[in-house]
Formats: sequence, C-alpha cells, structure tokens
Amino acid sequence: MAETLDGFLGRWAGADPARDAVRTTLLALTDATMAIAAVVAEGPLAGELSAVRGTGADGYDEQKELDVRADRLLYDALKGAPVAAYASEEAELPVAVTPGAPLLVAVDPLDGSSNIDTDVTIGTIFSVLPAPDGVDPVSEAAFFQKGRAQLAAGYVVYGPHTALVLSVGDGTAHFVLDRIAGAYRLIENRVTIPAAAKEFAINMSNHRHWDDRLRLYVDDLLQGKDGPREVDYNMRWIASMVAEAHRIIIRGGIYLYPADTRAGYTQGRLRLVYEAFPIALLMEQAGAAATDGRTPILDLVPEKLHQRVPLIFGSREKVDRVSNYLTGPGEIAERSPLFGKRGLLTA
Ligand SMILES: O=P(O)(O)OC[C@H]1O[C@](O)(COP(=O)(O)O)[C@@H](O)[C@@H]1O
Ligand SMILES: [Mg+2]
Ligand SMILES: [Mg+2]
Repeated sequence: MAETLDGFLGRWAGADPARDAVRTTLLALTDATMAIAAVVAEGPLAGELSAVRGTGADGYDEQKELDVRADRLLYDALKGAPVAAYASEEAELPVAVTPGAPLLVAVDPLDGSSNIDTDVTIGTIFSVLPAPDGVDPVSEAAFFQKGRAQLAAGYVVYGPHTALVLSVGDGTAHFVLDRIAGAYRLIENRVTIPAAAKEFAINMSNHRHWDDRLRLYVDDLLQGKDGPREVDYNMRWIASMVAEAHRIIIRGGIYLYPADTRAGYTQGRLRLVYEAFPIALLMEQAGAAATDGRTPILDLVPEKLHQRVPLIFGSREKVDRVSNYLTGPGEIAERSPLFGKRGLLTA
C-alpha cells in the first residue's frame, strides 16, 4: 500500500518542532477536505449546495451554501492546530484560532462554485504562512507577506476521484484519497510538469475585453498550424481554476485569467493570497511557472487580503512566451497593429 499523507509528513517533519507544526496543520486541513469530499459526493442529497447565501467580501461573487459549509469545516478542523489566524475567501477579515500559535492559514474553501450543481470538478485551495513578528496575527496586515514566505500550500480536487496536491517547499507531491482507509495516499513524490504543452485554458468569451497584447497571443494560438506558432493547440475551460491546475500538474499546459476591462476585473478575477499564491508555489515546485504577466506571482506582496491578480500559470516555456507577448518588444512589435509597422493582417 502506498504511503499515507501522515507517514509522508512525519518523515519530512522528523523531530523539528517548526515542521511538526506545519504537519499538524496540514493534517487538520486535509481532514476537513475529506469531510468536504463526502458532502460533494452526496450532491443534492446533502441539501441545496448551490443555494445563494450571500455575497463575497468585495460584493462581486455570490456565496453559495457549499462555500459556507466548506469554510466552516475548515475553520472547525483547525481548532487545536498551531494556527493563530484563519483567513478565508468567505470572510472579510481573518479570525482568531489559537492565540500565540506560530502559523497563519489562508483558504479558498471551495473553488469553482459555479460548478457545484453541475457535478463538475471543484476544489479547496490552502496556504500556510508563518505568523509574522511584531504584527497582530489576527489582522489583514499579517497576511501581507511575499508568496515565497509560504511554508506549505496545496489543493484538493473533488473529481471522479479526490486528489490532493501539496508542497512543503521541497517539490510538489500528489496524493489520492483512499476513502476506505480515510487517508490520502502518495501517488507521486515529486511531480514534474512538462516544459512545453499544446493545451491552453482561458475564458474565450472575454476576448473583446482583453488588452491587445493578450488578444494577439491567443489569436496566434487559435491560428494553429497556419499561424506564427505553426502548431495546432487544444483548448479547455472548466471554470474551476483548481481543476485546470490539476490537469496542468498531470500533463502540462497553460491557464490564463488576465485582467480585462469589465467592472471588477481590472485586476483579473483570482485572489492573490489564497488562490494565486498556493497554486504558484505548487507550479514552481513542480518545475513550472506562475506570473501576473510581469512579475513571478511568488514575488508579489499583497496590499489587501482579498486582492485580485491577473494569473497565468503552467508549463514554463508557455508562461515565458506569453510574458514575452505582454511585456517584450521583439516579435510583438513586428507583428502587432498597435505596436509595429507590419500589422496583424499583413503578418
Ligand atoms: O466564470 P469565469 O469568469 O469563467 O470564472 C471562472 C473562474 O472563477 C473561479 O471559479 C473563481 O473561484 P471561486 O469559485 O472560488 O470564486 C475560478 O476557479 C475559475 O477559473
Ligand atoms: Mg476560487
Ligand atoms: Mg471560492
């Protein structure tokens, strides 16, 4: 039988108390995800999981019954863990857990809420940070730490099987839930994401709202073999970022949720602290990359707990190429109608 998460983290933590605190916290979080997986698997038998229960912290997103339940399960599971404060997409401000404890946790309890009632993969995303010295841990400011400060990060996808992907800063590991044993079991110790891939994921319905450089990149992909890339690509859009991340972990590709001109989307859609940071750590630790188009996501420092960020992640060569389109002069200046003389139609 494959090693359990408990065994894996036990080996990693050894006798180090700081690592043991992270281990205890991850086991509490992943216990909660098993309870969430059970609710997700029941679907409508567990109640009206997609019923609207409120609006998110900045007033743009609806809060559904399952968002609220997942949030409660995660918070309750952390009681007794060495966590000073818990921040969630579902609450405006962090809340206290264990006073004086060394860690902070930030979560997206349920990612892909629009898919709850369609039986499409959804997930939970989490990030573990150190409680900073000299700052009240139960404050937004405590979470204003660089993505590279994360001690651990991961997600669980509730799909046909339930998978956990986790990093404690030494590679990215892949586990699958063994429902009978009630434990996650190790599938791959060190995931390596292929540097190149032919799949991209973006919500194409926003095409007209994008910036010209981003539009040029996607239009070039769409031209396939007949365009400048000279390769046919395939497209996916699940509308659960966590499910797209999992596909990329398994076989590579790129995910883009750029900024666009719609109200509420000028900084993209995804949240920096509990969506982009954890996914970026998992990507980098698996040999891939994550950027806002200019700066590696892990080098950003949040200024607000619920701050949004344009998010591009996946296979390294693809992320580098799109960053080139967004920031570099080079071939873009040659070909773009806005940035060069030849123009898109004559290229
Ligand atoms: O409906 P859109 O604009 O395609 O947005 C889908 C994106 O929104 C998200 O669902 C946002 O996450 P939440 O469900 O946690 O709000 C992403 O997972 C997903 O990629
Ligand atoms: Mg989300
Ligand atoms: Mg969510």
